[in-house]
Amino acid sequence: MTAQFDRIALIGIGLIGSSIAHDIKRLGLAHEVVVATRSAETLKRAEELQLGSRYTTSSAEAAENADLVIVSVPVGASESVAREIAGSVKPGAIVTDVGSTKASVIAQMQPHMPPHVHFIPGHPLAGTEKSGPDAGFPGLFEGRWCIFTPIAGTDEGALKKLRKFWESLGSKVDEMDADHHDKVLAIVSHLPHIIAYNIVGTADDLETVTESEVIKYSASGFRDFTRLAASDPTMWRDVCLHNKDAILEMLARFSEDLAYLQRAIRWGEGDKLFELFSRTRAIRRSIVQAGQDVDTPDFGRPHAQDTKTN
Ligand SMILES: NC(=O)c1ccc[n+]([C@@H]2O[C@H](COP(=O)([O-])OP(=O)(O)OC[C@H]3O[C@@H](n4cnc5c(N)ncnc54)[C@H](O)[C@@H]3O)[C@@H](O)[C@H]2O)c1
Ligand SMILES: O=C(O)C(=O)C[C@]1(C(=O)O)C=C[C@@H](O)C=C1
Repeated sequence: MTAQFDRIALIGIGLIGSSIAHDIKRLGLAHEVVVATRSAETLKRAEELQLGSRYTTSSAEAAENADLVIVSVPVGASESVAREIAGSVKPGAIVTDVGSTKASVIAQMQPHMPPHVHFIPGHPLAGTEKSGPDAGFPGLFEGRWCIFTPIAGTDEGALKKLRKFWESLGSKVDEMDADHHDKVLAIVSHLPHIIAYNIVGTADDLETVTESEVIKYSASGFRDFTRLAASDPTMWRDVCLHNKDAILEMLARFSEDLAYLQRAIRWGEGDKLFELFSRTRAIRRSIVQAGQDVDTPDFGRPHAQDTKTN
């Protein structure tokens, strides 16, 4: 593949930043990759892993002369990064991010973007429970969605270039409004993580009652939750704080539906339980049949395919 950009700046080199770095290198998408991160220790590790061609702890320095700047930091750090790069990003450059929430990232970054810079918010729907530069791997984005939430008036040429970049990484690109993105992701990604953190926390509290039985007898259903609940605390704290309204709306709806389930169990309403469980089983089947990559949590291999249909 030929280089699409002369210089790419990767700001933040954890799971997502380093996975992008692996793919840029593997596919030869840039002549030069400048890696920036806050901590000198992480930067040193990125250099040992040869994730870029130049390394700096200054986001401003990394953004200088870059044609594409990819910000891959916890969403709560978006404003400080935007502020840092505002003075050095060159005219015509594309600045994008990978944050799990979009309206808040736009509110944090957009005001700092100089008018000649193309700011295109993005979100690859791919990841694992791991974090840091060692967690990244080539091919993470293969077959996964990458959602852009462009601001009105965004330059079509810049959008096309960024789309081509993500498609080179194997992603399918879609566009939507940031508020809509935040609502959809609240139910399909944020709530599952919050529920996992909660159930594992509850089980941990119970452990004082049951001694070591929670760990000893942890069945695979519970183990699936522990994978999600092992996700990075900083990242998920920020997601909760920066998608507050949509998450609270979905949690309210979730609690209502849980109360319905609770009532059906209490009153022995087996038909209601059977109806719900059949409906949800069909959803899983339709995801698998649509050929979408359905991960089976397997404590390490992020792309195990589930082909079981019953
Ligand atoms: N983990 C996932 O599954 C996943 C998937 C899609 C999107 N995301 C989003 O991607 C972003 C990065 O997540 P990750 O999983 O790679 O996290 P990570 O913890 O693995 O990496 C975060 C990186 O950001 C750096 N950083 C933090 N604050 C910084 C600052 N102020 N300036 C410069 N660097 C800074 C850290 O040193 C680290 O290198 C987050 O916004 C997250 O919401 C994560
Ligand atoms: O597979 C996982 O472990 C993930 O948590 C990835 C996941 C998700 O919920 O699907 C997590 C957050 C993102 O913003 C995008 C992807």
